[in-house]
Amino acid sequence: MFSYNEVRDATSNFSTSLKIGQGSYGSVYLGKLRGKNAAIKQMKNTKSKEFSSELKILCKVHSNLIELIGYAAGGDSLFLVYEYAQNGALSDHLHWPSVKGKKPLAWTTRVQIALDAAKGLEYIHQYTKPYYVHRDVKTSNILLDSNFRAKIADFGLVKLLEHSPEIAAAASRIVGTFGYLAPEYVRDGCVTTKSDVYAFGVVLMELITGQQALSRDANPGNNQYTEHRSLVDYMLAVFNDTKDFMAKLTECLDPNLTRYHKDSMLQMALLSKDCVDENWKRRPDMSNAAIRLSHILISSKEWEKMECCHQMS
Ligand SMILES: Nc1ncnc2c1ncn2[C@@H]1O[C@H](COP(=O)(O)OP(=O)(O)OP(=O)(O)O)[C@@H](O)[C@H]1O
Repeated sequence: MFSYNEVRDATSNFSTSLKIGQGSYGSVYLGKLRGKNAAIKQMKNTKSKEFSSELKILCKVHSNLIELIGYAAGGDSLFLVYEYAQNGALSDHLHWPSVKGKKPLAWTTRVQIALDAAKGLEYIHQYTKPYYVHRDVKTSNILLDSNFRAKIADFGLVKLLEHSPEIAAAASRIVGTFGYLAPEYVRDGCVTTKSDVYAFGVVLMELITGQQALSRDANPGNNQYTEHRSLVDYMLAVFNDTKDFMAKLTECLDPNLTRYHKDSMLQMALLSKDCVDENWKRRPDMSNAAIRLSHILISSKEWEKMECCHQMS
């Protein structure tokens, strides 16, 4: 537990120069608390329910979950103090990296990030009791540390499953982010760990294409934006093109990805497709996704080694 004064001093009275992010619940600041860098999330007028769900899950410590160091209260705000992820949100590295001052992520780094995120989700889905569903898996909630290892963050919407990961709980309201919402969740409010698997599939698609879950295409005719385009719909059209699948898939790769391992990219694309299956029962669970990604990582690393040798010879 920190005092309000400690948090205020650490952020130079919530100075905009120390602001590192803005979420729907409030601002995030970088501050030094008791000698360590920390990310301090200010939550104004927060409902205690959201605060306590975040606390419950973050008491669980896992190397692929962002760690909650403490909290403070004061003024009209609550403050959650997290371990600081030096390289920030994955979304900033994937979407317009040059605008955000980031270097594009290499292929093997992307696979490692996917595996880390899968292991974080596997932990909350299968190894905690009770089980949890994150409900807001997206690239801005996957944070990268100084070594580009990924950690799942933002447990404000987490839902507890009383019985088992695959027995659905009913949501009292639809929460989460458009572009990542599983169809059965939107249709029936049915929450299972497989709704996180669907969102994770969208994250994989973003890692492959560099595109956002929902993007807006400019209409050249009148310079206005057209309707939102869903990355899932776009990728499913590519997968359904049985005649020219590989060429179509290559066309939609992130243009910043100048070198990649063809086979592991294909495997990751196929995993993303399985994760967004319309029928939630057919989607893999996160353990299965993590195993598939471990194999993909091994072959990517082998490819990377060979590439290195080629360049040196
Ligand atoms: N522990 C952290 N270390 C480094 N940066 C962080 C940390 N936590 C949050 N951030 C930064 O602050 C931004 C806002 O985070 P926050 O969790 O408040 O909102 P969000 O997930 O982006 O959006 P929303 O609240 O709408 O879901 C993140 O995208 C990230 O750039």
